[in-house]
Amino acid sequence: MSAVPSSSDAPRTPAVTTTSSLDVTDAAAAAGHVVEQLRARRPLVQCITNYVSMDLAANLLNAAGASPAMVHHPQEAGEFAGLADAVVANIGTPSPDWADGIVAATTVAVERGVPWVLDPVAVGATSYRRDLAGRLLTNRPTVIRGNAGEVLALAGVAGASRGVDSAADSSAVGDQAAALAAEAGCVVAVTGARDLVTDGRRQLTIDGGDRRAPMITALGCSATALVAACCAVGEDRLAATAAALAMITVAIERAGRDAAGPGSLRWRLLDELADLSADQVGSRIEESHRDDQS
Ligand SMILES: Nc1ncnc2c1ncn2[C@@H]1O[C@H](COP(=O)(O)OP(=O)(O)OP(=O)(O)O)[C@@H](O)[C@H]1O
Ligand SMILES: Cc1ncsc1CCO
Ligand SMILES: [Mg+2]
Repeated sequence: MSAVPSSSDAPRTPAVTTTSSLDVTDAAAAAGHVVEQLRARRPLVQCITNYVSMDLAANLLNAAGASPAMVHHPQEAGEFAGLADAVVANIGTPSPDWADGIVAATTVAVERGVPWVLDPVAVGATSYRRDLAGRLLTNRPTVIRGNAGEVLALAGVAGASRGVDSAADSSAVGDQAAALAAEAGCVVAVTGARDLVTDGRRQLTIDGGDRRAPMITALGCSATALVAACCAVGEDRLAATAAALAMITVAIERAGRDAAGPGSLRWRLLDELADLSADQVGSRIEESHRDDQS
């Protein structure tokens, strides 16, 4: 059964179409603008994220131009969300306190109209994670970013993960991702060898990167944090989400040219992110779309 609470106003059978070429040109331009706006506005991103990802997520946000703050305790998480430009809700190392902090912060984000992004880490693994994700989905995330196994678990398909890792191919879950987006009323981003972003109606893909990316733990969690930062400065949330994933894809691809292994890939990724141009990000979205159509 799907973890998404039923909602009468959400369409259940979306008409899934690949975004038209014209739309892609607009989305690519919007994504490039997001890269510039990140550096110009330096959005404050409240990250309620797991212990593993805190360091990489904070450094990755700094390199991209955003301002990270790891604030999760329930005694202050809601209050801090009153200051934040975006909120990250990651269930990677959950606890009752952590869960209360996430609920408090995302409730304030919704009240203020500030974007918040759910990372449903290993949601299929335990009933505690499933229940927590279900509770959070009632607060209507702006974006859900997960790997293919996590997106399938939210769509009610069991057994597609191994712990925090996906056992499924991101290219194969487009329909489930679109249905989840329509049902939850948000953008869904599935990462993997090919990244896929859908709002249930439009879809963008991002190709490239480095095959050693999965060896960098918490890169997906950090991608989620960057999605939140991009949504803080980009009104088209499909384009903003694609911008975040394309930034990581282009940066890690460039990092990979001189990286001897996952250690140097990780630090070179931060260097490349700080050096990225808006044009590189927009072009990657357009090129990936062309490849997807051919
Ligand atoms: N086989 C691959 N080739 C190239 N890039 C990949 C591959 N697999 C994942 N990536 C990239 O790695 C990043 C993280 O995606 P992934 O799907 O591994 O997230 P995740 O499983 O949630 O990670 P984590 O749980 O470690 O945070 C994304 O930018 C994605 O594009
Ligand atoms: C390894 C790991 N365990 C819980 S969260 C996390 C980070 C990657 O999802
Ligand atoms: Mg993950």
